[in-house]
Amino acid sequence: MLANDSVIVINAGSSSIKFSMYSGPALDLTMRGKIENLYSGVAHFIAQDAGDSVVGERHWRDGPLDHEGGMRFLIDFAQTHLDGHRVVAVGHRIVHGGVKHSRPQLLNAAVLDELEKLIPLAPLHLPHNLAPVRSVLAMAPHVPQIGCFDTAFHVGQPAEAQEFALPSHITDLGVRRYGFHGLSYEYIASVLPQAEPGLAHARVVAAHLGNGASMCAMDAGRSMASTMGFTAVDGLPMGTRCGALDPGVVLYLMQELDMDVAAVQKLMYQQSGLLGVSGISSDMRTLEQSDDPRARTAIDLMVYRIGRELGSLAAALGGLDALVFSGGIGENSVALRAAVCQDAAWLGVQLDADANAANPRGIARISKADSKVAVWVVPANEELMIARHALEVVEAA
Ligand SMILES: Nc1ncnc2c1ncn2[C@@H]1O[C@H](COP(=O)(O)OP(=O)(O)O)[C@@H](O)[C@H]1O
Ligand SMILES: CC(=O)OP(=O)(O)O
Ligand SMILES: [Mg+2]
Repeated sequence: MLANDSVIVINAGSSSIKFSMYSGPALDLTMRGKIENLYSGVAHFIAQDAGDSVVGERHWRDGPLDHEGGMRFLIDFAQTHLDGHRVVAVGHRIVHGGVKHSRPQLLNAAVLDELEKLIPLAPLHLPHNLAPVRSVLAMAPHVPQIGCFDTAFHVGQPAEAQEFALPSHITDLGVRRYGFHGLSYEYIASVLPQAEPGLAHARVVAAHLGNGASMCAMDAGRSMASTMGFTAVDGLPMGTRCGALDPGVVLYLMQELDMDVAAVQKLMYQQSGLLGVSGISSDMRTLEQSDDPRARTAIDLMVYRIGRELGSLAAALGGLDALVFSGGIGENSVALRAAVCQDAAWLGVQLDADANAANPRGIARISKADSKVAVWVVPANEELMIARHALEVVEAA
C-alpha cells in the first residue's frame, strides 16, 4: 500500500449510500460522503475531505432519487475527485451472508449470483448492497471488490443463541438467527479496550440505534447474542420496521385481513416502527421536536423495548459491565440515552447527566465514576472495519 493507494468503501443502506476513501498503509480517511433521503423528500449529497471541509454538495429538489441514480452520481463524483489516488480495492457492506459467507471475500459474478438468492432474507438492503458491486464490476472489472458481511461477527454465538425452537429439518435449511450490524459491533469491540483496557474482558451490551436498530451482547469482544435474527426485522422497533412480533400476528394479517406476502412485508419493513406508531415520521429528530402525543408514544415504546432487550442480553451474559450507545440515535439523542439508563438503574447503571448532556462527538464515557455498569458512546464506524478487511483480503490474494 503506497501513500496514494486507496481503498474505497461503499455502505449502501436502506435510505442512504455512504462512501469513504482511505489512503496509504495506515488507512487514513481522505474523503467521506453520503447521499441521504433516497426515495423520500429532497435527497441530499455531501462530501468532506480529511479536514472536514466540504468538497461537494448537491440537493435533488425535482423528485425523489433512487439507489441507482445515487450510485451513478457517486461514481462520477469519485472519478473526478480521485486526485491521483490509485484505487486498490472497493469494499462493500453486504447485510446478509447466509450460512456460507461468514468472512470478508472477493466478489465476482458467481458470488453475486449466490448472494442474490438471499434477497428475501434482507429485502430492504441486499438489492442495494449488490447493485453497486455489479456497476463497478462492469465499469472497472480489474479492481478487486470485497464483500464484508454484517452477519459474520455473530457466527461464533453459542448454538442456543442461534437456534429457533423449530424442527431440525427446518433449522438445517438455514432458518436460524444470524444477527446483523456486525461490522458496527466489531468496530466497537476493537476500540473499547483502547478507551478503557478493563473492557477487553468485560460483558458488554452494545446498542446500534440508527434507522435500523439492534443490540448485541458481547463477552470479551465476542458476540454471544443479538436482538436481530433470521432477518433484520427482528428485535427492537426501528425507523420503519416493527421489530419482534408474535408470529401469530403474521398469520392473522394473512388469514383474517387478507393481506398477501407483499403487503405484510411492506407493513413490517416500511410502515411500522417509529413511523407506524407515531403516524408522523421515522426520524427521531422530528419526533423529539414534536408535541404530538403519538410522537411521545413511539419514543416511549422504543425506550421500553430497549430496556426489555437489555435485561434479556444481560441474562445471556450472566451480568453486565458496560452499556454502549452507537448509531444515529445512540450517538445523538441525549433524551433517549437518559431514559434508557434511568430504566436500567436496577442493573447498576448510573448516568452522569452532565456528561450525557454534553453529547460528546467521539468515544466517551458518560456514566458516573462509581457506576457499577460503565456507559459509553462510540460513534459507529462500519466503514473503517470494511476498509481494514478489504485491505487484508487484497494483501492475502
Ligand atoms: N441529532 C439527532 N437526534 C436524535 N436522533 C438523531 C439525530 N441525528 C440523527 N438521528 C437519528 O439517526 C437516524 C439515522 O441513523 P444512522 O445510523 O445514520 O442511519 P442508518 O441506519 O441509515 O445508517 C435518523 O433517522 C434519526 O432518527
Ligand atoms: C441491518 C440493518 O438494519 O441495517 P441498517 O441499519 O443500515 O438499516
Ligand atoms: Mg446503519
